[in-house]
Amino acid sequence: MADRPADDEVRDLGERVLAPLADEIERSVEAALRPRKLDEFVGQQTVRAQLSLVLEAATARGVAPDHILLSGPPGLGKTTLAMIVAAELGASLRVTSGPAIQHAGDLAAVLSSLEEGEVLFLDEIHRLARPAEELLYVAMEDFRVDVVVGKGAGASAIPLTLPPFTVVGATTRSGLLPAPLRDRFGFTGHLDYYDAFELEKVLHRSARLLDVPLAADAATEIARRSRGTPRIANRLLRRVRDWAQVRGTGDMDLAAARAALEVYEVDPIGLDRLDRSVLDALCTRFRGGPVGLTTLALTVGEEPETVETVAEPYLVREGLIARTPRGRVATPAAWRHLGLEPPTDQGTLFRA
Ligand SMILES: Nc1ncnc2c1ncn2[C@@H]1O[C@H](COP(=O)(O)OP(=O)(O)OP(=O)(O)O)[C@@H](O)[C@H]1O
Repeated sequence: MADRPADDEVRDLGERVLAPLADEIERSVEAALRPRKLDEFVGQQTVRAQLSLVLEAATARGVAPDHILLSGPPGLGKTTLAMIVAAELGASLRVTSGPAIQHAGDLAAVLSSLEEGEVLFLDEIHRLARPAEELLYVAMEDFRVDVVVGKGAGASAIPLTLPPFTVVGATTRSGLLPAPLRDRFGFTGHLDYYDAFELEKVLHRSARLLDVPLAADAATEIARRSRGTPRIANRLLRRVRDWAQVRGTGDMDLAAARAALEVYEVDPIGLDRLDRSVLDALCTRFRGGPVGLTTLALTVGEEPETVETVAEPYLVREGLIARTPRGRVATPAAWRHLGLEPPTDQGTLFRA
C-alpha cells in the first residue's frame, strides 16, 4: 500500500488552491465596505431571516450548521454573506472557487486541511469539474474524503474522516448544479436585485465608511443607475467621489453625480457600455432578433457566459429584451430606449 501523504503535503496543496482567492478578496478595494454582521447587511430580508435562524440554531446546539447554497446574479452579496456566516459562527473562513480547483485531488487537499467548524466558501460552485463534484457530495454528506496516493497502477485511495465543517457554495447559475450536489445543501438562499431604497442605504453606509459627505439626492441618482446591485452602487459612488474631488467642488451632490455618471457612460436607467452594445447589436445588427446567445456575445466581443450572467438578467428585468425558444428578442422598450424605430417586419412576437 502506498504511504499516507504527510499532513504538510496535503496542507500545502490545499493552501495553493485556497490562497489566491483569499488574497484577492483581502486586497480588493471592496473589502473595506463589506458588512461584517448579518444586521449590517442591507435588504434581502427573507434570506437574512432564514439564515439567521440556521446560524442561531446551530450555535445553540453547538454544532456546525448545514451546508448553505447562495444563488443570484453577481455583486449582490454572496461572498459578503459567506464571510458573515463565518464571522457569526466565530469560525475561520477558507475560500476557493470552482475554476481554481482543476483536479479532484486539489479539492481533496482543501477538504482534508479543514479544521473542525471551519467554513469553506466555494465560489462559482457550478464550475467545479465532475470528479471534484462527486468527491464533494461524499465529503458534505459523510464527512469523508478519499485521498489518492501514488500514480497509475500503484495508486491507492486512503479514506480520511473529516471534522464537521460547513460548505457555503455560491453560484450565479443554480440551474447548472446537478441535483445530487444541490440536495446536499440544507439551506438555499436566493439573492434578488435590490430596490432603489435599499441601494440608497448601501450608498449612505459606504459613504460613511469612506468618510465622504453624500447628498440625499445624489444617493438617489446613483441608486437609480446601479442596476439593483450593491457592487455597482459602491463602484459608482467611488467614481462620483473622484469627479467631485478632481473636477467639481468636492461636494457629492446631484450635479456631481450626474456629471460623473455621464463621464463613465452609465445611462439614466443604469445601462453601461456592455448592456448598450448588447441592445444595439440586437436591434441594429439583427433587426431585433431572435438571435442566439453565442452569436450575440461574439458580436459584442464577450463570452456568452458574461452576456448571460452580467448583462442579460438586468436587460430582461427592465423589459428590454426577452428570451424566447428561438433566441433573444428586443422588446419595443429596447427600441425606444435607443431612440430607434423598430422595423415593421420584425418577428411577430412583439408586433402590435
Ligand atoms: N446587502 C449588502 N449591504 C451592504 N453592502 C453590500 C451588500 N451586498 C453586497 N454589498 C457590497 O457589494 C460588494 C459586492 O458584494 P459581494 O462581493 O459579496 O458580491 P457577490 O454576490 O459575491 O458577487 P460575485 O458573485 O460577483 O463575487 C461588496 O463590496 C459589499 O460590500
